[in-house]
Amino acid sequence: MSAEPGKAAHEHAVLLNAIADGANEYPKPEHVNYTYGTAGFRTLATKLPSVLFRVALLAVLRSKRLEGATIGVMVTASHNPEPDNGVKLVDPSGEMLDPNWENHATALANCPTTESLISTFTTLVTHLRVDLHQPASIVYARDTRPSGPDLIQALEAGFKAFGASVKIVDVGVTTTPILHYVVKATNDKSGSYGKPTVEGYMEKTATAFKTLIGSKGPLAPLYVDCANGVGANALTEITKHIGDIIPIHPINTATTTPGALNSQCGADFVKTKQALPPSVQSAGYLSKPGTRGCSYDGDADRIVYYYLHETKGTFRLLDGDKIAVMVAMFFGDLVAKAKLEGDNKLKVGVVQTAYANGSSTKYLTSRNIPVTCVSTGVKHLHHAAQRYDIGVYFEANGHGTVLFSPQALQTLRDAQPTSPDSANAIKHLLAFSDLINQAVGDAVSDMLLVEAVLAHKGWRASDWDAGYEDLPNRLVKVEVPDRSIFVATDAERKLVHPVGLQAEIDKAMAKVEMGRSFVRPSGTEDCVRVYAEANSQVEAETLAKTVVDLVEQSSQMS
Ligand SMILES: CC(=O)N[C@H]1[C@@H](OP(=O)(O)O)O[C@H](CO)[C@@H](O)[C@@H]1O
Ligand SMILES: [Mg+2]
Repeated sequence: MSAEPGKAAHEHAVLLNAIADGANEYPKPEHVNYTYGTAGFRTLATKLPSVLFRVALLAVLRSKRLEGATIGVMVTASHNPEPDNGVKLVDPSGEMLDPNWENHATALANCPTTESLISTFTTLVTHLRVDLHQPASIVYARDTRPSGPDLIQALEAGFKAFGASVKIVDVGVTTTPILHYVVKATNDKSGSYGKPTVEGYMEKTATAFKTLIGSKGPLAPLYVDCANGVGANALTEITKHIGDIIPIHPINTATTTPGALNSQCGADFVKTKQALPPSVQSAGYLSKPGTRGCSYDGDADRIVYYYLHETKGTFRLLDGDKIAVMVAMFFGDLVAKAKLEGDNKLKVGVVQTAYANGSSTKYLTSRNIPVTCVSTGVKHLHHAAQRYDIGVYFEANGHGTVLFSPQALQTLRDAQPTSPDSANAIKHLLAFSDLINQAVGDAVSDMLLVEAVLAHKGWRASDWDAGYEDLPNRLVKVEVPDRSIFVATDAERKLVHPVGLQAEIDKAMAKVEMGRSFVRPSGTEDCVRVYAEANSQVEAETLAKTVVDLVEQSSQMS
């Protein structure tokens, strides 16, 4: 309690008045219900100003609750169409917002009036035991969407209500993973993670990449589809540092052309359509055998690679599963070369979701690389990966990274190499830990990770691809009246509701060679997703169709 209760009460009243004034400028639209989901809030940008104002309030509360630790706010809608936008909070470690706070975000966003907002805010302050006298610190950024500047204004209005007790830093237009990096670096008081700026990120990433490539450069040219999004800016910056060792050709960099963002390009387009973006196809960028390309998504936290088959000319996708497998095998070898013995031995493991192609899981487990399967959503993968010394996690769609545990880093720093080979392996492991974004999946850093691994192995894309052949598969969206009746368990691989449906799916799977199928409600869209894979494309399609029919029937009966 303040020594001067009268003064404290006055300050509190001033704050609530300021919040009320701000809130009146950004009223909540009627008949809209917001949910802070896997990707934060995400919807049509026109529906978001009130949400941004309120997210600012929550970011400040979280920072004050954590005694002034810096919280991040990212304004983006990733691979969604341009008229959409979104916002998510970043915790001090650079990870996604603590799931316990997601409900508080939802509660604030849905208050219908200024009065109810003030009342919910006050309740949260008490319930979460926030000392409003604590300082707060926030860093924020946005992607290239045209709706970004207005939404940032609404966010800043929320910060302003708190006056000078909130320190804010506008990182500007940048990628989601760079913002996560800045948050993590700002909170790392030892300064060892890197400088908390975009330039600090570029320097750290480029230095590590140069160490890893050494005399192996210059590498073969790489074509990078930036989805006409903010990844184009980051790519331009990093190219200034490393362009002499890897000739980078940016494609789809029209960040200011209306409607271009994520349209007919980007990682989501490529993964969903299993085809090249038309712009890459028609320009013939990949026609020279051995040429590889990659696509970022709209906020550059996802990446997929591809190339054209060297004799057939057909499209070959190297998705998140392919990246995870190559990287995990590579780190397994590097750890063996480091010759760390006894308690210092480092364990490499992989975390996947049920959407990982069955062939990738089989490939890893048959080579004694442990694989954990978790529910969809980066937060689940990230936490599971933290349980390994070196935890590789990727969603099939290309979102992922490699985490080095603090103990693993300490072991590597303290290691006494027994030979020049082991010294080199240790040096490289440490350089990889600097290259790879330790907070979140990052298209730019993952791209350089892939490039460094290919360079070390002396591989072309086709060598990488040769490890295993994906099982043919099909992913279908099913629109149902109420997706909440579908309840999944066992890392979302089985349904417990509607009762009896799983038994029917099991029967359908048993009829198909290598058949595997599962159903789960989407966490980001109003639909149910059906995944099926089998020994042939025809059987995968048939299995998917059967399961879609089962889902629709049980939906009608409920
Ligand atoms: C099958 C699929 O790709 N699902 C995506 C999608 O989640 P859903 O809950 O399936 O809508 O969006 C998530 C957030 O971007 C991403 O983490 C996840 O991988
Ligand atoms: Mg994204």
